[in-house]
Amino acid sequence: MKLDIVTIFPDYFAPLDVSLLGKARQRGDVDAHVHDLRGWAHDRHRTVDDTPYGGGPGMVMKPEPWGEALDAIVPPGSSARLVVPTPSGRPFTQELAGAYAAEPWLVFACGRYEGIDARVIEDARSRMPVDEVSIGDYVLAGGESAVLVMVEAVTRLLPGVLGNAGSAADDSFAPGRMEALLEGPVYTKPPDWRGRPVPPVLMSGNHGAIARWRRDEALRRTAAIRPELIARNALDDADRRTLSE
Ligand SMILES: N#Cc1c(-c2ccc3ccn(Cc4ccc(CN5CCOCC5)cc4)c3c2)n[nH]c1N
Repeated sequence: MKLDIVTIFPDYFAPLDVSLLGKARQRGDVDAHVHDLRGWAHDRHRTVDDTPYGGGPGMVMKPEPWGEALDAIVPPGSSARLVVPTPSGRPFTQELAGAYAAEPWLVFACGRYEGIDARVIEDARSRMPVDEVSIGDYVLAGGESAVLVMVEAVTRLLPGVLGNAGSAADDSFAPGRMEALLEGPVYTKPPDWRGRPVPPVLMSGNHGAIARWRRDEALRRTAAIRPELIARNALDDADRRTLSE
């Protein structure tokens, strides 16, 4: 997968060089490049913002630098999808992460201030698919954190990125997964910590009992924290007994 990120804060993306994503980049599974938008701002002060037409608070990102940046990064006729984080975007979900993981090339536009001049999105839509996406119902100061979240959620789905550590297909919200339950509690050594033992079933070696216990814990946690997700699951009699306790 090819990733391009355009931002006025390129240092924000130093985390892309660590952890699993860093290894994926070293292996060549992910070809990621971060671009400083100010490279396409040609005045002495490298200006990227201006006052909003119609008045209102704050500043708006000028269209010219963005237009030149996207022209330079995405040549006409290439197969990039532009993803623009914005508070007013469609929700970014595990399903959308799965769809993005199948894309050959994603370009992320990180806005700041009150956002990017709307004509940049219009102009980009004339030559590539563009998604305006929000990572949640809270307000950030810019798109960079959202892009870090999306890049992590997408790249962990790429073959080989998670390694043997686990399979994204087991995630609670994995697309196509028959169920959407919140994960229950996990434990590791020592068997007793500060007088708190690990649930004995997990050390019983009885894999059927362990699977049942884990599902019961997931059902209980989901019913308590995200009851609306219960209906998305195919429950059997044992599940219903657990939920009725
Ligand atoms: N993804 C994501 C995000 C973002 C996000 C993403 C990208 C940018 C670029 C600039 N900002 C700052 C910003 C904050 C608030 C507003 C709304 N304004 C309406 C008029 O009154 C003032 C306020 C606009 C821009 C961004 C925020 N926030 N929350 C998410 N889930």
